[in-house]
Parts: sequence; C-alpha cells; structure tokens
Amino acid sequence: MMYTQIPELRPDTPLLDAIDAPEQLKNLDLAELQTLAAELRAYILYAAGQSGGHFGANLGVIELTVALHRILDTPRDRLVWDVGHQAYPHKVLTGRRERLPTIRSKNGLAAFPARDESEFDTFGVGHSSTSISAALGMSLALRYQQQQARVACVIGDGAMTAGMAFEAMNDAVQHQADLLVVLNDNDMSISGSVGGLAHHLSGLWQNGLYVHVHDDGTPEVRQRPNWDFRARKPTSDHFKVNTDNLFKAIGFEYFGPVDGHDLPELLRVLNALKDRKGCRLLHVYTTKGKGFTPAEQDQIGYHAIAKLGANKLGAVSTKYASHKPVKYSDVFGQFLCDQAALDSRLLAITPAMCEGSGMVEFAKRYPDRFFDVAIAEQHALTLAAGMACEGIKPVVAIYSTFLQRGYDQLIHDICLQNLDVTFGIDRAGLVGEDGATHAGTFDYAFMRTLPNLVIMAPKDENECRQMLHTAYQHPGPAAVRYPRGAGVGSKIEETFTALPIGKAEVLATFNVDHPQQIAFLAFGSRTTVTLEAAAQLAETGLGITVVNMRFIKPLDTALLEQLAQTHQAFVTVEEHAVMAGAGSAVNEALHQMLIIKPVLNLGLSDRFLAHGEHGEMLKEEGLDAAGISRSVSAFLSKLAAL
Ligand SMILES: Cc1ncc(C[n+]2csc(CCOP(=O)(O)OP(=O)(O)O)c2C)c(N)n1
Ligand SMILES: CC(=O)[C@@H](O)[C@H](O)COP(=O)(O)O
Ligand SMILES: [Mg+2]
Repeated sequence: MMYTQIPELRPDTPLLDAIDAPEQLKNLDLAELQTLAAELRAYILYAAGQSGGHFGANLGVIELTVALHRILDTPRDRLVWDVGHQAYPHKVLTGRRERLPTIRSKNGLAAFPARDESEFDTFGVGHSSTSISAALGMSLALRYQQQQARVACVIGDGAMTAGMAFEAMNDAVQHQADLLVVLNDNDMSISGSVGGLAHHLSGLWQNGLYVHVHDDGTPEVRQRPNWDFRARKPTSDHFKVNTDNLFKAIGFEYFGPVDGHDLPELLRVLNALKDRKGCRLLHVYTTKGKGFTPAEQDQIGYHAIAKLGANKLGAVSTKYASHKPVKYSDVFGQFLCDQAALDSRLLAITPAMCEGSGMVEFAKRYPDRFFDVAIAEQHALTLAAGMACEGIKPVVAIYSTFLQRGYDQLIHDICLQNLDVTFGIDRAGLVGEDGATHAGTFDYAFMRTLPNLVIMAPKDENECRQMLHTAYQHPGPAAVRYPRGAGVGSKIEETFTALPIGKAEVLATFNVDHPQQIAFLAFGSRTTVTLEAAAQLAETGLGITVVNMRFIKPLDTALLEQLAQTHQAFVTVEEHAVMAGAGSAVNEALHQMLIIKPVLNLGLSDRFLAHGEHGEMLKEEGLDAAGISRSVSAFLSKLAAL
C-alpha cells in the first residue's frame, strides 16, 4: 500500500499490538508476517508524525527488520545496526511499541539504539560505520569464550563508504570470523550516495546478474529478475562488473542483490545464510521512504522530518532580536557563496552533510568547487590539507560531533603543518533530540590544546559571518564553532570585516559607579543569555561587566589582566563541557599571569546528556539567564562568607 499522508490518528494494527517480543514472530505464518510488515509501516508512519525524527530509512527497512527478527534468535543472537537512525521498526518489535511516539523527547526513547534502553540494542550508536567492527568484536569474543550465538549487522550503502567499515572487513577476513553483514543499499546517503563505491554498486545492478542463494546457502550466479526499483545512479561502463565485486575480492562471500521488500525471499535467504560459516555479505536493495509517496519522491527532504505541526526554526529567543533569526548553517552557506565569489581559491568540503551544513546553494552555484567526500571525516580533513599545500584555501564544513572522527588528521595533517584550512564547525554545543551521540560539547577541549589553531565562537549571526571571513583571511588553520538552529536575530552585514585575532569585545557595563564585582566572560551561543543574566543581577546594584570573548584561542589575556585589576571575580559561561573547556582556558591563563581571583566556570556538567528539547536541556544545566543569575548569586554569597 502507498501512503500519501502521514496519519494523525493511530492506525488499527491488531497483529502488531500483540507483539511484545520478537520470539512471537516465530509463531506467525508467512501471510501473518506480511500483514505484520504492513501494520508496522502504518504504525511507523503515524509515530514518526507524532515525534518527528528519522523517517525514510525506517520505512525502507520494515521487511528487513521483520525478517531478521523472525530468522535470528535475538537477543541471544546479536543484531547490530549501523548509525541506528533506521532502528525504529526494531524498537517497535522489541517491546517498545507504545513508547515509540516518545522517541527523541525528554525521558522518551533514544533517537538511536542504546544499550541501557534494551537488551536487544546490542551496541550504542549514532555515528556511522561502526557496525562491522562492533559485530566482529562480538563474534570474536563469542568464539574466544566458546559461546554459540549468531552475529549479524546491517549497514547502509552510505555508511559503507567510511574507512572504518573497510578496516573491519579487512580484519574480519583475517580472522575468518562468523559474521553476516547485511548491506542495505538504497543508493542514498542523506544526500545521493557519491563516490566510487556508489558507482560500483550501481555497476553491479547494471550487469543484470545476481548471486542466488540456494536453500542450503550455496551461491549461484543467475540472471536478475527485473525488480521495480527507483532508477539507480547512472554510471559508466567502466563500473560495470560481473558479480566479482569488491566484497568478494576482499574475502567475503557475496550474496544478492536481493529485493529488500520481498519478505518471503528475504526470509528464505536469511534462513539459508544464518548458519553458514565465515564472513558473508548479503546485498539487499531497498527504497528509502518505501510506501510513502512524498518520501520516495524526495528522499533527501524526508531523511528526517519535524513532528506534525512543529515550527521548523525550533524555539528561538527573540529577546534581543532586531531581525528575523537565521539558522547558523544558512549563515555559513551564504558566507561560502559570497566568499567564493570574491576568491577563486575557495573550495568547500563536506563529509556527506551538504544539506545539514547549509551548502545546497553553494553546490548548485559552484559544482566544480564543491566536494562531498561521502561519510569520510578523516579523509575530508586530510584532503583539505592536501589542497592547502597547493595554494587552495579549503573550507571544511563539519559537525562538531563528527570532527571527533578526524582528530588525528586535525593535529597531524593540518595544525602541525600550519596549513591554511578554514573550519565551519556546526552543531556545536547541545543538539537536542539526537542526544548524546551527536552533542558537540567537547570541541573546545580537544581543539584548544593544538598549536597554530585559531578558535572562535560567535554571539550572533552577523558575528558568525564575520568570524568565518576572519578565519578564511587568517593564513593558518582557523575554526568557527556555532550551534544547531537559529541565531538571536541580529542584522547581518553584507560587507565582510575581519576581526582582530585574539581580541574580545566588551559588551556592557552595569552600575559603572559601583565597585565592579563580576566580570562575565561569555563564549559563543551563551553570550546573549549572559547579558540577560547580568541585566537581572545588576538590578540589585551589582557592578558588572559583560565581555563577549569571541576567541577561545588565542584568548584575550590583555583584557583579562585589565579586568582583574578592576573586578572582584570572574564568571565564564559556555555551551560546552565545563571540564577543559573555554572556562578552563581562562583559569589557566589567569594562573600563568599569577592572577589570583575567584572564578566561577559555568558550562555543561561532566556527564553525557540524554536527548531532549535544546532549550529545556540548557535550562536544566543552568545555562539559561535565570540559571546563570542563580549560580552567580550563590557564588557571591559564598564569596561574602569567606
Ligand atoms: C560519522 C558520521 N558521519 C555522518 C553522519 C550523518 N549521517 C547519518 S545517516 C547518514 C547517511 C547514511 O546513509 P546510509 O548508511 O546509506 O543509510 P540510509 O539513510 O540510506 O538508510 C549520514 C551521513 C553520521 N551519523 N556519522
Ligand atoms: C543520523 C544522523 O547522524 C543525522 O541524520 C543527524 O541526525 C542529522 O542531524 P541534523 O538534523 O542536526 O542535521
Ligand atoms: Mg543508503
């Protein structure tokens, strides 16, 4: 059945409603399993409308999930999902049906599989391309401990592009591990899938052959039936191969492709392969968004959806807005286009996050200057380094959380050689509904120790634009980190103005005639609320200065020295782990200057913060205006009692 609308009312799903654990699937006949799959699709559609979240990938794996849970004996058999954005049907079949509409909200189900949520979630995930390594680890550990259990993982064609997936396959063959890898190939990443692997997979389709699986698991090359799939990526004859493909070449036994929506065939093939020994790869073709016409037609747009009736910009504080708030990723995209128009040396790189990073317009206007390198963060950074060696000025757009993957490349390939690479670090700070796997709350800590790297964080949209320009002008590595979502509604100046490196901005001084008690040092996204908190505290007559620090590295130590002479104490505020963050950088600087002053560091507490609404999470962490002024009042009371 094809849907054209997301239902607002819960559909009737009598068979699904009776399933509380996957073992119950063993009692269903084929017709019932097909009914179950249809009900599951209807329910996922409804629940995703209630919660928002990842969408197309879930509709694409309905039949695969039913088949895997029917054939395997989970949780005894280990089933590992890659990324985990497609695990909604898995959550439903493993006892979490009624909670699915709560997914991604506070105290609701996590956005991805999580070990502490269910024994069926064998491995916590969110970042891609970890599944084969994790499954291999499980398989080898089981073998070593002489335990009998099957191990299977499901990895998408997008996730398969990352180095980790290849590292794991290489190792799996070395150990002749018993491992079933299901390659869920829908010819899509978030954007269209790109690169040699994508063309290789299309070349496999073009050859018109497939590796049939006999009931006893033995392979046979056959003519492929003419499945009704979305046209695959057009590719040249160069990529046309017979079934002797990359996976086979590396040492896996290769089977398929199989129509991943043909439930009877999936059941038959998985049953035939489940107890076969060695490294097996089952290639499955699916359609992202299967069964929902708008998602099949706009697979990029329906990668993830907002919940029905939600405001797309999310909750935005307009207290200091002089203009309509703009998303930081759009500020970045506009900067790229404008800077590229001025400088032909600019080339832009994204590791598979074109849309999220705001690069769609740039890619359209400058296709020969836009590089989507697939899910390959490490490569993205060293690619930029190589370009910089040749006089290019590369700009890397990367989410803070995914930059973690490229840390060695940042150190060894970029900073150590002082190469001129600009970073637009998006989704810095808490990201809300995606939760801890995607939080960008460690980047100051891991970046600020690196020599040569300039690090900035803007207080608003215009400053973000000007900082990106400053980073671009700077003849060495420089990063601007900005949060998910919209800014505060500042006027965006079209003209580029480079900021003086390492210079902070004094934003406001309250009660100038009074002795100055607090110097607030605000970093990035928390600057405006710090100003709000200061204004509240100033009502009691406190002398307060508020500084927008702008630079995490180099810090404006001259200003710190000056403020130390006139203020009783410092308060640092940042949307980053409080430990080893920007506040710690201030502490170190004061220490080195032999300045002994009370300092209160406000930031995110030392734990992984679960998913929830971004604003709510900040409030809980005491990083809204009220929380900041509460903490400062308590701090002042302690100081007074000394
Ligand atoms: C290391 C890392 N980089 C980027 C992402 C963002 N991301 C999430 S899903 C996805 C596309 C994955 O494509 P595929 O594995 O083919 O799954 P599909 O959505 O097509 O089912 C990307 C790029 C991520 N989760 N992890
Ligand atoms: C699963 C994944 O990694 C992405 O789909 C991520 O959820 C995107 O996040 P944004 O919505 O912030 O782009
Ligand atoms: Mg895919």
